[in-house]
Amino acid sequence: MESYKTLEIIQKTPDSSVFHLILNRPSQLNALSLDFFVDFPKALSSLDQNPDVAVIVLSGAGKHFCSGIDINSLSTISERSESGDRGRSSELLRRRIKSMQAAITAVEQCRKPVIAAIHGACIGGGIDLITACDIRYCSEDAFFSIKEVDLAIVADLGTLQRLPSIVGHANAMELALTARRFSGREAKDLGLVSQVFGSKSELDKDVTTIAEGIAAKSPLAVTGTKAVLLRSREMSLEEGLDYVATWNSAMLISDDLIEAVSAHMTKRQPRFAKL
Ligand SMILES: CC/C=C\C=C\CC(=O)SCCNC(=O)CCNC(=O)[C@H](O)C(C)(C)COP(=O)(O)OP(=O)(O)OC[C@H]1O[C@@H](n2cnc3c(N)ncnc32)[C@H](O)[C@@H]1OP(=O)(O)O
Repeated sequence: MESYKTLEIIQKTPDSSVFHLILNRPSQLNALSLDFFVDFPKALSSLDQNPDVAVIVLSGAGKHFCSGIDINSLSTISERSESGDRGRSSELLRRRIKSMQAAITAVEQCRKPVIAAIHGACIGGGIDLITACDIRYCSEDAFFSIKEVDLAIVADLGTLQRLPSIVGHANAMELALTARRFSGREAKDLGLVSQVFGSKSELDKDVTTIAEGIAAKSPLAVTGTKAVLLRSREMSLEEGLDYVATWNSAMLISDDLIEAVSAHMTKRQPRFAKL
């Protein structure tokens, strides 16, 4: 397994196809540094390509899930181009922002489901990260803030684009304009997280169990469901139905279908080949 400056990857048991991708700068509260934006897409791509991996659980080491962008990196991000020309400096900054956006979008480009397990703070860039994830759970101590306006920034790594379809336009607008803190309970009421667990250890244990459950299902059906749901966001109902008809005309008739039906008929657990 490759090693990363800002991340750790753990497979808790050798036969498990659930891999834990952990934000691992606990002394900086997992603030997102420039290294993170290099490490993260690389790690996701390697997990995506690894047939032993079926589901990825994203969590944070230490006291908090993520304290947002590393404030110390903001000066480097906004450094002017060598020439000092305003146009070239703006173009360089645009390229940097696009590359950071691509690092977050890597979650969606990963075929395998990515589940966020959030404890403590999830702020600014942390929300960019979790809104790109496929499922979100948190512990009772979790709190959230779309903090960018307080730093005189328009959130630019995906929150403003992804959050409205998760919590609705009005809630996204209120949270992003006020930058107010909200609790895990409120996140659940808003639909930002699917469930709140009593403690970080319960969160880790129960999310692993949920991930194992998904990992035991047909990998073709699981990755197909993720791909179709993500594409359907951008499509009309008619286009979405047309897309899934084409998808299933290519994918429906598989060994997985035969195995799932046979397991059901013989009342046993199905076993699927890796993807
Ligand atoms: C192109 C731009 C792209 C992306 C932009 C994204 C924008 C954002 O992400 S906006 C959000 C930025 N983040 C914040 O404003 C959060 C700031 N931190 C806090 O509010 C608190 O630290 C906390 C997360 C609520 C946790 O509080 P607590 O548990 O009391 O810890 P602290 O004592 O406050 O912090 C310990 C230690 O960590 C340092 N630190 C915290 N957050 C960051 C950060 N985001 N970047 C760098 N360092 C951070 C903090 O300064 C402390 O350091 P010491 O050296 O120990 O003083």
